[in-house]
Amino acid sequence: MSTRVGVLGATGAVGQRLIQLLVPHPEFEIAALTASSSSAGRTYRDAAKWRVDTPIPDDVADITVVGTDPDEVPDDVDLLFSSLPSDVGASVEPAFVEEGYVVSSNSSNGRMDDDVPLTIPEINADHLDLIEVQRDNRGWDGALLKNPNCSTITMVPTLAALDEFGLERVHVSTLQAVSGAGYSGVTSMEIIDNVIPHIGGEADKMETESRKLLGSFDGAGIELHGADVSASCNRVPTLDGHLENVWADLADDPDPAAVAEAFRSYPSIDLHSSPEQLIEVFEEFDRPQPRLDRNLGGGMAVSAGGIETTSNGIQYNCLAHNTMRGAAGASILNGELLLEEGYL
Ligand SMILES: NC(=O)C1=CN([C@@H]2O[C@H](COP(=O)(O)OP(=O)(O)OC[C@H]3O[C@@H](n4cnc5c(N)ncnc54)[C@H](OP(=O)(O)O)[C@@H]3O)[C@@H](O)[C@H]2O)C=CC1
Ligand SMILES: N[C@@H](CC(=O)OP(=O)(O)O)C(=O)O
Repeated sequence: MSTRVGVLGATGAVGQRLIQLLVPHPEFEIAALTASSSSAGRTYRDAAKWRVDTPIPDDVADITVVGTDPDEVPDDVDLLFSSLPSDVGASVEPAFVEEGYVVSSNSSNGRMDDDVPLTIPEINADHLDLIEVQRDNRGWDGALLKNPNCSTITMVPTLAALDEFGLERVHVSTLQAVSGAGYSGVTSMEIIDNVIPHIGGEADKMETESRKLLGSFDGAGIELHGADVSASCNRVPTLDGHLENVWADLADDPDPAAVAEAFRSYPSIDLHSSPEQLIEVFEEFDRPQPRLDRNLGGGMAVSAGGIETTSNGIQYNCLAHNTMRGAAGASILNGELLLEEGYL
């Protein structure tokens, strides 16, 4: 039997990707769509300016959008995917969880809270049980689970694979696609023929979220990974796919072939949205590239290439699809983990 799910912020860019992925999903069935008061009461077809590159699904188009309020969502909805602006998420997500809903959220609010699990299922599925601490702390019946920022998700699987060589320090410089800023985030006049060498708050998210994801959970809390992470974030005129240049200082001295093998052999997980090969490795030095490689593994794989030794460790490039692996796909994968682990 399918799990009944809802989408909070269903009319937005990430909300539309969530719907695209949820309609054919074998375990989930869409039962509620919410948005702001200006969309509530309208059909989804009317309220959402559909911009995904597949047609708007017929059975979703006629659903009436409701307000983002626990009283408006049916009680028999077991799981909510949240793609709300973070300030809205900060006030609304706890209200849903207090009412007993389980929320898998893509929004950045609360990601670093001590009792909020931040997970990439292939990397730190064991952190999910932080939900028990959250329930004790907050008296909640429901649960709040977060996926990380899209740039963080792109590099963390490779860092997890490098940890066997003693990960000590990371420098990363990003080339981030415009879809990461949402449809109205960057105007064409700002980005065509241009690169913007700053994305507000992004470097800080990469530096902190990565250490939580790679950290260890002892049943009471997360101890952050000890590696020092420094990031510099740039917006470039690609549509989808964040490319990143990474320099990792390591305690050991692996050659590029050993690093490539560590990437290739890093295990995936047996969940519907997880790709068979989590990290695809290119031998060519000019790959991965956003346009060519962002859809690997249905948009859920991470790819890496250009692996070279440095005086302190290793240098490489990595890439992931920012609205699939980095946003909607990440939330759905977390939903699959919640289901698998009996939280629904
Ligand atoms: N993991 C990642 O790195 C990524 C995360 N994101 C995050 O996902 C979230 C959504 O991004 P995106 O889809 O681009 O944003 P959009 O602006 O495209 O969509 C926002 C959605 O939230 C709804 N909404 C806005 N204000 C309110 C309100 N006051 N009350 C209830 N609903 C409201 C909108 O409804 P309406 O149409 O009625 O206005 C719409 O459905 C953001 O937090 C963003 O930072 C985005 C990309 C990647
Ligand atoms: N800031 C990211 C996307 C995003 O919305 O991130 P977050 O989920 O951390 O707010 C980008 O611009 O590509």
